[in-house]
Amino acid sequence: MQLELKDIQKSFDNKQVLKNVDFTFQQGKIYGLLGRNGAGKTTLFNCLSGEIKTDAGQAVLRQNDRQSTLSPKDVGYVLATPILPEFLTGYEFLKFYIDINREQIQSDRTIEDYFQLVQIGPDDRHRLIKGYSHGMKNKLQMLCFIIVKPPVILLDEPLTSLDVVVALEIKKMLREIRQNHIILFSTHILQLATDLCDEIVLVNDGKLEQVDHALTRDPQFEEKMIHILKDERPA
Ligand SMILES: Nc1ncnc2c1ncn2[C@@H]1O[C@H](COP(=O)(O)OP(=O)(O)OP(=O)(O)O)[C@@H](O)[C@H]1O
Repeated sequence: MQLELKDIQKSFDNKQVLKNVDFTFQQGKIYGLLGRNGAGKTTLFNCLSGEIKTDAGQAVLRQNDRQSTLSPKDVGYVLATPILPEFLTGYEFLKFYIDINREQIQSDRTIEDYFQLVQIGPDDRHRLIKGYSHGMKNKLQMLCFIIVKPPVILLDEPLTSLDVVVALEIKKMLREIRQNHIILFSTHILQLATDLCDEIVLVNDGKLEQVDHALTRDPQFEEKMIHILKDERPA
């Protein structure tokens, strides 16, 4: 399976955020997207998840011999700022989510199993989401893709709000599930990108650019990345 982005473009007012995004993501890999504030990482995720419309270009998912335009149901999206129905309890939300996605779910895990997986304790499961911390809301969003297992998973800075124990669990889980998915992970933490991700992709000047593996092993990797992101590459 692969996800091909072909000449994706997106502008807001007169500002061209995505200029011509051409990139192919492969199944089995976690891609770390790095870019400066405002580089367009969230915009790209919003375009891929169908939250916003692109101005041009397309995203194509190739599976076996079939190819189709990427559709919102192919994508699991964990937003940096979680959006959840705050008037439900965590338990009610998961029950509802499982009910509406029943056809896509292959696992026979129970709601309690899912809560256990992300370490949301029994006391919190029947509380309103409104009272959840940012990290707990993030965990609930993660559960959505863990439950439905869509082919493409987009994670917009998901680990920063999680405590170290859960962050480690999630990292482990992402490594375990990656073989069946294409995972795009945006972060500002260089070390997290090199530690967790198989490939590092720069979002710079409205385009995507894969970082050479040799560079990630360079002792001066961090400094070089900063120069590239500040657009101070040697001529
Ligand atoms: N709905 C919108 N309307 C107008 N401008 C927008 C909108 N969404 C994003 N932008 C602009 O597009 C640019 C890219 O924003 P985006 O949120 O994609 O960047 P980012 O790489 O995710 O940044 P950060 O690392 O700070 O989260 C910014 O200049 C932002 O102001």
